[in-house]
Amino acid sequence: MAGPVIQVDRLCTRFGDVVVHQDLDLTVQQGEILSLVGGSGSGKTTLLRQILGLERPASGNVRVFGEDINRLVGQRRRQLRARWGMLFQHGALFSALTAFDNVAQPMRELHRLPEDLIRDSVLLKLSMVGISPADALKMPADLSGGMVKRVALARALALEPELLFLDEPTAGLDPDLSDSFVELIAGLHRQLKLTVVMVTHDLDTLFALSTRIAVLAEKRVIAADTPERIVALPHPFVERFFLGGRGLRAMEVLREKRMEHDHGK
Ligand SMILES: Nc1ncnc2c1ncn2[C@@H]1O[C@H](COP(=O)(O)OP(=O)(O)OP(=O)(O)O)[C@@H](O)[C@H]1O
Repeated sequence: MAGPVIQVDRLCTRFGDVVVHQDLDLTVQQGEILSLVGGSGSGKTTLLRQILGLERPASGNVRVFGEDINRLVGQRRRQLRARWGMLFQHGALFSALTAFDNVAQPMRELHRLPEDLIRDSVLLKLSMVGISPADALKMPADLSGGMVKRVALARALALEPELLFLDEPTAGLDPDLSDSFVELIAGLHRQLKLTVVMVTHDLDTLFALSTRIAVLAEKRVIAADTPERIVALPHPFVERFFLGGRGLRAMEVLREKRMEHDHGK
């Protein structure tokens, strides 16, 4: 059996005297949608950056697809990076490039592919996220916020990754756009058999997508389990985060989703 997609062991992170992570462990298995939640400053973004190899922890191990991310250099590091896509929360697109060229950019950077192949592949990725060939020629400033997110998602999928990172994927979208973006991610996850790691504060997004939720508190992952088990945890952060009015509404969505799923069987 293949090992985990991501394995973080005894990770410690310090900025000066501030200890952000202490002996943090986290495992992500193939095919999961794992969401990271935690209070502001609990170290979610830092952890994501360490998994991506953009920051080095003070100590501990980060393995992605079985490779120690901090020991890889050169070509092998680039090859590993081509196996994941990342949707950043801000600054998702290059403003000076069309939607088409934004999606083509990772392909042009990593492969020496002929332009006609790139063209077909870009248009395919854009159609997967619901962007027409006419809109592909527009500049980001001429696209709506929802369309920019879709193009950014197409770019994250450009190299046909097995693993997708999403940082606050629905932040800044109104509820309808947010729902349709969530459906898009769910569809792509099924269709492309992706493993997804997501950071989100949005409970609707969290419950609609997550197969597991990892809770960052007390400098480590205190629990990583199904949404139902996580909301039942007797922990002050969990109670604050999930059990307000927003949380109860999102739980209702989760129940409906499970019922639809059970009826669909
Ligand atoms: N480069 C840095 N230098 C110094 N301190 C940093 C640096 N990056 C992060 N920190 C600190 O590390 C802690 C964790 O930050 P991080 O952004 O990872 O948290 P977060 O859980 O993503 O927070 P939020 O939900 O508010 O985005 C914070 O106290 C932050 O100020």
